[in-house]
Amino acid sequence: MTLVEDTRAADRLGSVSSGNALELRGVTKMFGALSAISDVTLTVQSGERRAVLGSNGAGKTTLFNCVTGDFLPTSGTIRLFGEDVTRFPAYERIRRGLRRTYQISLLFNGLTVADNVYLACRGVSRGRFSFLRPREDDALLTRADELVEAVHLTEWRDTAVANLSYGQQRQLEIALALAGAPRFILFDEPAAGLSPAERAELVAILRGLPGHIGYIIIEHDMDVALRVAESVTMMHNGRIFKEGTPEEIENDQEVQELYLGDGHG
Ligand SMILES: Nc1ncnc2c1ncn2[C@@H]1O[C@H](COP(=O)(O)OP(=O)(O)OP(=O)(O)O)[C@@H](O)[C@H]1O
Repeated sequence: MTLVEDTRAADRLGSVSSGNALELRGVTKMFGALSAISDVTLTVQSGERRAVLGSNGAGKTTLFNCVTGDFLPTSGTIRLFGEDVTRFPAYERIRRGLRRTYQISLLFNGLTVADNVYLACRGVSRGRFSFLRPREDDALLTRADELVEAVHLTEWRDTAVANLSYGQQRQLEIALALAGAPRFILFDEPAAGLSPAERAELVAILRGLPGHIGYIIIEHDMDVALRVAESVTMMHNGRIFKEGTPEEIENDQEVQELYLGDGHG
């Protein structure tokens, strides 16, 4: 399936499913006596791009882990495209179109860019346990090349991962998250450690993703976050304390005092 076909298929799905990609209602996650997130209620529409911001320990990663199924919430419900997935294991959420990226790299260093993406496409398709080499007409090869292009790495498609720059490796991780027609992606600090030029490339890649793919981005770089998101949720001490457009958040007095003024990050 091409990216364009993905979009059409998603449009058809969108017409029959709920308009929300993600709905959290009163989600709390306790670690012993510590509540990492408390009573988080959050709705993200299909195709919406949301930034979740907050200082260290605000609960952003815990929120991601509850959405992916890595953590079971202590209380509250999580719905994905209208379906209650609160108790679903991670792979069931992946099957429904949820993906995430991690702060650490999960790439095969000895393989090329194209091979990494091809394997990711195979991993989420049927027949993935075959060890046969792909046939030249394997549709997943075409699909992999499209994803390599979507993350601006066509020039490096035959380069081994070990020879890519750090920024290019992060771009490749985005291609892996795009394998298998995702509908919603959780990006965990994709700009961390990138140079200004690499950040600009990242912004272009995220803004260029097909419109039906919504996402949440956790990002310490406000500049990147506010340029790739249409809505922003601010967290503080495990709770949501403000939501708004990038402009509203940027100009909010309380946000400036709590987050922007005091050496955030
Ligand atoms: N597995 C865990 N066991 C115990 N406490 C945890 C665990 N994971 C997170 N916490 C605690 O929960 C709180 C929220 O942490 P979390 O990592 O979700 O914050 P964050 O906003 O992602 O921070 P950062 O920006 O530093 O990644 C912190 O007090 C943290 O120490």
